[in-house]
Amino acid sequence: MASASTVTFVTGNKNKLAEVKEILADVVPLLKSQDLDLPELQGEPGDISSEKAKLAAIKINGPVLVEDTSLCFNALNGLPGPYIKWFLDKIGHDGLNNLLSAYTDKTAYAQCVFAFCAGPNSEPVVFDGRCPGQIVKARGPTNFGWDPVFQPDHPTLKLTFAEMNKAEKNKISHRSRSLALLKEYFIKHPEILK
Ligand SMILES: O=c1[nH]c(=O)c2ncn([C@@H]3O[C@H](COP(=O)(O)OP(=O)(O)OP(=O)(O)O)[C@@H](O)[C@H]3O)c2[nH]1
Ligand SMILES: [Mg+2]
Repeated sequence: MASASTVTFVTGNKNKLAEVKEILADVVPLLKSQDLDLPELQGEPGDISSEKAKLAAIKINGPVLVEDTSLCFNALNGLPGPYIKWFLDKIGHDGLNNLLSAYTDKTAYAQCVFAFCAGPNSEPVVFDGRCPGQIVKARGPTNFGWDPVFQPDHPTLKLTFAEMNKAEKNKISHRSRSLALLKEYFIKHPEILK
């Protein structure tokens, strides 16, 4: 049986881990984590996350959380999507802007799909959180991925994720929206966090 002290968030990404700990602090105050380099399926974000969770649950031999993050350009029907890690690595912030130079539509959405898997023989449950915005020239600190080129839609702020403070980003981000759904699931299934 999973418990608050046994759910392990499996990720190789320190920045994700810091945000997840902050957002989940009220529900899972002592979130364990493990850095495992898991193979990632190609395909739709939900399937990638779900398969990652199954592999993680086998490796950890217990309940796990994983997530997969995509950055989806509407003019490109959702690409680079889950392949953003490799696009960013190869072409950088300017290259991401250049991908859209032939299009007037600069809108995009950030997508975070968490998957919870209760153990090696369980089916994962997925939680899809999205944040709409647009791709802009890089602004702000460059310590986390594509944050400098993504300006989320916001009623008052015209800032990239990188220019926002953490609390501001966590209020509206793809990650916090996915985790809000996960929290609802944990509330409906209190036995998981006993
Ligand atoms: O600016 C950003 N703001 C974010 O909020 C964010 N979340 C993820 N990313 C980046 O997008 C790719 C996802 O790939 P990804 O989901 O496979 O992650 P990963 O391989 O780094 O870790 P993991 O798979 O071990 O959890 C990687 O390049 C991440 O660095 C972000 N960049
Ligand atoms: Mg990954």
